[in-house]
Amino acid sequence: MWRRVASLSSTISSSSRSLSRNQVFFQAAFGLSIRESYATEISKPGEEGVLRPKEKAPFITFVLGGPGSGKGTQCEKIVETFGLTHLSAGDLLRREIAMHTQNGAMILNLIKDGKIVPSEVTVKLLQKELESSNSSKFLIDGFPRTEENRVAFERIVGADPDVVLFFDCPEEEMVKRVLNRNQGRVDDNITTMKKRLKIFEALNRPVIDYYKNKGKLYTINAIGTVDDIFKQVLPIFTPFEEQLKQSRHVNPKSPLVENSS
Ligand SMILES: Nc1ncnc2c1ncn2[C@@H]1O[C@H](COP(=O)(O)OP(=O)(O)OP(=O)(O)O)[C@@H](O)[C@H]1O
Ligand SMILES: O=c1ccn([C@@H]2O[C@H](COP(=O)(O)O)[C@@H](O)[C@H]2O)c(=O)[nH]1
Ligand SMILES: [Mg+2]
Repeated sequence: MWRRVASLSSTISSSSRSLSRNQVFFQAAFGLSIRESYATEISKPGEEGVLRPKEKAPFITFVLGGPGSGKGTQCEKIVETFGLTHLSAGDLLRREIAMHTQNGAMILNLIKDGKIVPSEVTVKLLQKELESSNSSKFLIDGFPRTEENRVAFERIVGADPDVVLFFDCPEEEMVKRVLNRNQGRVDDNITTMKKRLKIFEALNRPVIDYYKNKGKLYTINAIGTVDDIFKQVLPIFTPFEEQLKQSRHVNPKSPLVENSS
């Protein structure tokens, strides 16, 4: 049984002293950048301080592809089938705009112009969602957009993806889909779309190449019906099925933690 550890600082190596308190909890519970370290089990009286291997790291999938390639559409199907928790970086940023937060106006201007929001802002939003979720398996949609995003996620969250999906779609099809989307997005117009496509080619391609070289990239032909495309996605997750079934509530902040075994 997991309980919030009274004093984690002694169980975490001195190299992690500069981490935030939340990050220390996140790392200890999810086993992220300190995957091989240990957490303290203090649930049984008399056994305080006894070390045991930590909980498993969360299962992370990055979902990449150009604007309108069908990332969000396929994520919905993956969620239905495998129960992963969907975190769309774009949606998190749009929520900041809708909530008129401190960064809202700046984010709106960048999105209108098809530009990339500073890594620190996006990664902090993702980190907050990861930390407060009861899930241990995530689909991170539309992120990382740039090499800088990728490095910032590694540095701040301390995690690597298990799987990277790339929805490969020809530009003219992406333009057609975006212009027909009709969801009232400020960036769904031809002027912004041209900028987004340029930025995708210049900044996202290196990220795709990075994961290709690491052997983590699964390229999907994103032309065809939604169901045809999902037929290519399904077998990618099959080898991870057992791992995905074993999802547990591992967030130390969750009220469910006391009841988990
Ligand atoms: N296979 C498909 N065939 C035709 N239209 C599709 C297909 N998949 C998705 N669409 C439609 O294309 C539009 C864009 O899809 P979606 O929002 O999933 O793309 P996205 O990659 O998430 O885009 P963005 O990066 O702009 O958020 C939507 O209106 C969606 O319904
Ligand atoms: O990591 C991210 C994700 C998104 N953005 C900005 O938001 C828009 C829309 O993103 P979608 O994934 O297409 O919903 C994108 O063009 C960027 O301006 C970002 O900066 N960083
Ligand atoms: Mg989307």
